[in-house]
Amino acid sequence: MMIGESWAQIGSTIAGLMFTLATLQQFFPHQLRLSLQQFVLASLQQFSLVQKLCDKLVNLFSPYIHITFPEYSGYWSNQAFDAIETYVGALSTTKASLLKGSLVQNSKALVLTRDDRKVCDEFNAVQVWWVLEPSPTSSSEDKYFQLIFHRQHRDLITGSYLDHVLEQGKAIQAKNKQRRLYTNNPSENWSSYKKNLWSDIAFESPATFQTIAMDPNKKEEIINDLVSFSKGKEYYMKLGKPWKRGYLLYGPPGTGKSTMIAAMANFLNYDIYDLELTTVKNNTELRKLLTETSSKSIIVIEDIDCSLDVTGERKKGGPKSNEKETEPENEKTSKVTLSGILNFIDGTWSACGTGRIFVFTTNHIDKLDPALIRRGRMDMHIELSYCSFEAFKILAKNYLDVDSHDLFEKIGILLKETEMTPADVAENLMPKREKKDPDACLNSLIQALEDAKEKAKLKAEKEKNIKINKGKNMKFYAKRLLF
Ligand SMILES: Nc1ncnc2c1ncn2[C@@H]1O[C@H](COP(=O)(O)OP(=O)(O)OP(=O)(O)O)[C@@H](O)[C@H]1O
Ligand SMILES: [Mg+2]
Repeated sequence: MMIGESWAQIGSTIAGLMFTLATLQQFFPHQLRLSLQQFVLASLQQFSLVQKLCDKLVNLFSPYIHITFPEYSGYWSNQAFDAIETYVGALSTTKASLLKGSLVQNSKALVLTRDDRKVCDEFNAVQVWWVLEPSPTSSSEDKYFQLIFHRQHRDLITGSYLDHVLEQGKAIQAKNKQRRLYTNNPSENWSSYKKNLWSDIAFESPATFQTIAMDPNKKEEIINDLVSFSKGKEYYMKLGKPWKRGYLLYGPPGTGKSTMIAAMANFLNYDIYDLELTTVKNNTELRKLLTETSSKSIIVIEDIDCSLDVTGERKKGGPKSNEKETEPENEKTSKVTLSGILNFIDGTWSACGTGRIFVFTTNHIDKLDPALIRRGRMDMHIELSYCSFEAFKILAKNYLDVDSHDLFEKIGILLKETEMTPADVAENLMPKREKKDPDACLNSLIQALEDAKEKAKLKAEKEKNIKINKGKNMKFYAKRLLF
């Protein structure tokens, strides 16, 4: 039996005694009643003194250690308490008979947790107990968690076990949290007392890696890279490198670059910061925006080649000295420079948060400055290209629920001869009626592919004729010059 329970029993015995005394008082004269009251009060005072003394003695000789985690530390909520509450709540909910459900702010679904006051946990074959108690010092409904374990496991529990609890608790919180999509506000709207550099909304894209149509080996490579990055905190620390990674997504419009970013966020449970560079006035603002992003998030700059002039060679003189040189003439446009962006990704300030992923997208990789996309800044270059047969099969499964079909062979041949983006293939596969008709959709795709092939053939012929005519003209003028 726990020590707390023993005291509860003694307390209820005293309460019973007081009730009996109160009943007896009715049958005794006033004088005797007063002495009885004094006697009870004195007993209670002595009882609390004895209780305190006993507590001290028990703690001195008890083989158990108690650690308390209050709900509030001063005015602030104690994040350790929150993580513990989540961790304890999630301990074998499948076996528990007492559960509670909650749908809290920023949570994406109903969360079921254990509702037991006392929960037993095991770590490396060592048993510990978590007890949730109302706070004795507060009149409100504040609570605290008490962790009870045997003295001999002190190092294990105060070290690895508590780290494990906090890490797991935070991971569960992140998983249950509704992801947010942030976009930067123009600096005119920033106010000094409120941190409103970013506006955010719930991020609800259903994109996942399962639904992305691309080469399966390439997809697996990206997933493995993301997994090893997200679990690589210690590894990066060992290397002395900031824990961050850059991905460059490039390819023609409609090949899935934005879809891939959404899938990454869903896969890692990270928030997205969609940075609109054209509204950032200068490098200082860019740095401020960076410092206001949270750790474990994805910072995206879409169409980086269109956002600012990052296509030219870097000017000599290092990042700071070239800021003025690349300033656009028009005062109203962004003065963010290439060096500002380079510092944003891997300058000193980029290490102020951890677990960040930078993603740039472009339709024209050849236009970008090599310094911007070198490994270490953009660690992985991912090409998203026209629809291959493998990618088509994923789309057919997603849109029509078919794994194979007689028309697949013909489509495979046409896809090799034609350049069609996954966006266009998807549009053709989309059922036009409520009831799915795979035959009609696949035939419509074949028609679209044949049309595209014909168009491409005509275009190639036209270009060939232009070339021939140019050549003829050159010869004609050359002859005239000679004679
Ligand atoms: N690889 C893909 N897998 C699955 N769906 C795709 C893929 N590519 C495109 N789509 C579909 O096409 C639509 C447009 O794709 P997306 O916005 O990701 O293209 P993008 O490469 O970002 O284009 P842009 O360069 O114009 O920004 C998506 O909503 C999605 O439905
Ligand atoms: Mg896009």
